[in-house]
Amino acid sequence: MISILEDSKILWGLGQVVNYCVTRTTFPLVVMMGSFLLALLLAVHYREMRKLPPGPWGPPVVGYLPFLGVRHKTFLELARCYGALFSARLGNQLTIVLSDYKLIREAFRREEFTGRPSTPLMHTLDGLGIVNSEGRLWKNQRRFLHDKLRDFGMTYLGNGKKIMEGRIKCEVYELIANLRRAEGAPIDANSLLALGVSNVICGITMSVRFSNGDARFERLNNLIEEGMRLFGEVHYGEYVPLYNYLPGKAQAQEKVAKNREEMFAFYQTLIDEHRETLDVDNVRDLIDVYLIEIEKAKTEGRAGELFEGRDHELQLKQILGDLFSAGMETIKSSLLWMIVFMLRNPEAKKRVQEELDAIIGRERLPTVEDMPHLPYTEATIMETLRMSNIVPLGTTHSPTKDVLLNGYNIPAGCQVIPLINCVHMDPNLWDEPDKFNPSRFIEDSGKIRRPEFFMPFGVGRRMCLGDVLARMEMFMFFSCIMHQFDMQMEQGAALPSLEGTVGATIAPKAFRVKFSPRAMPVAVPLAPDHPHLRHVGAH
Ligand code: HEM
Repeated sequence: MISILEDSKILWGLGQVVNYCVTRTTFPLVVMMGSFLLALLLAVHYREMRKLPPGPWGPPVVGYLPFLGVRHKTFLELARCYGALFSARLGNQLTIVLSDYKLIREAFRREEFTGRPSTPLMHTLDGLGIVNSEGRLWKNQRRFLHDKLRDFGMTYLGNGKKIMEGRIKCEVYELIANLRRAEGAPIDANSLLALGVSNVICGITMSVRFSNGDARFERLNNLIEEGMRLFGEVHYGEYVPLYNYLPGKAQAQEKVAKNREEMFAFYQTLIDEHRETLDVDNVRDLIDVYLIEIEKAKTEGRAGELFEGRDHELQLKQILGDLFSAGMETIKSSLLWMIVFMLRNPEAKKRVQEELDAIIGRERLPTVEDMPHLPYTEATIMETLRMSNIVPLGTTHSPTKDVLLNGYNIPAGCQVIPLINCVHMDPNLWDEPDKFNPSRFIEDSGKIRRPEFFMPFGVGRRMCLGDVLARMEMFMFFSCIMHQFDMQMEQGAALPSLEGTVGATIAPKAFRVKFSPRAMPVAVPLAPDHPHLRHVGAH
């Protein structure tokens, strides 16, 4: 009886409040809420009409953008809630996220998924190069680069791999010598690794080799690092173009373009030098290959068709920029993660070193030929790639026409993102995915196991173009460091965090480590000189 009485009092009170609200001060609020509900209803209707995958909704105009936070982490939570295929409107961009490996494979093997989204950033890059181009330009350039880079040794077949191994070896020797110079004192290995890895890609593409401490190299690296930070700053502008007109953001856009100009000026000097010294019977690098192709097209009267009519030298410069940024940051970050995981997992570190000592011995350094005989070392590299997920969202794709996937409509022009970190940490695919366990990649027979849900290089038609080089390079750098040095933290220092810094890749936060020489160090010759390499900077 008492409770009924109290309930009726409460109801009466609530009625008064609602009455007051609707009729007086909060009327605008009610109108706003009404409009929001209406927009939500329209949005649900729109989604059903277009048969889009399910997903969260946000307010009109901005959509789910204000709740995005760290993209790969938020997408992971949304995938757990909405399933393997979900959609979200981020500003003016419809985004579709795939987190099931079979769906990712099914989508990315299809021609229609080879497009790239049209965003302000893509416009800054003019759709040139290889990473951001699409259509015929991308298709022809991908085939061309694939063949030419194979000629420079990016292959496991035949003698080609010897050429590449020679280049990598030269940088590994230099790194070992530089690490020895530190005499076991704690150092941040970031810049030494950046130097070695950059020299490999710069050697192949433009016959340039930088020396330690070279100001030009530091400037180039700063430009890349700043570029990544600036992309982060104007990131929202990808979804809400008006954002780029806010105070400070327009300047950031301008700085992106200015930095690109400075990088291009550096490439232009090299292109001019190459043109002056070009010898068609003695091809030195990728710049030579392109210059010969351009000349050939001119002589055959098809200069206008080459690169789909785009400016020849701009295309070459964007290719150099793409390969430098795609081939440098990724490998450097992966090597840093390998060091982090070794410091955090001393048992695994010991097993790698035991395997190296047993198979290689202490009198020589590992080579690419040794790779199949060092399964635990290779598995450790693979386990690092799985757990560090340096490119957790791959590169965004965009369907070139409306496509049906899993019964849903994926409209032309939307953004399609593969959630690689979700696949790599899925407990239904991996036993205890949070545990660092290289053995999961080794079969009972002792051979390497490569499950189809292991996809650090992406899959399908736009899969990484440098995976062969990346695997060779990571193996050579990692196995030689592990063979020659023991790594420890400074006394009392905390282990490096597994929480990385999110940029174009996810890189470990800065840390210092001691590289103590192991017993019987192998003498490393001074970097063997490649006849065409042009040394930049002082030793
Ligand atoms: C650990 C090292 C590396 C990782 C984890 C990695 C990963 C990836 C991923 C996930 C993609 C996107 C695939 C997609 O769009 O679906 C990609 C694309 C690409 N990568 Fe790598 N990559 C690495 C090293 C390299 C190296 C060394 C090169 C240089 C030769 C390179 C060149 C490229 C290029 C050119 C593309 C664009 C391909 C296209 O759009 O058709 N990558 N990479």
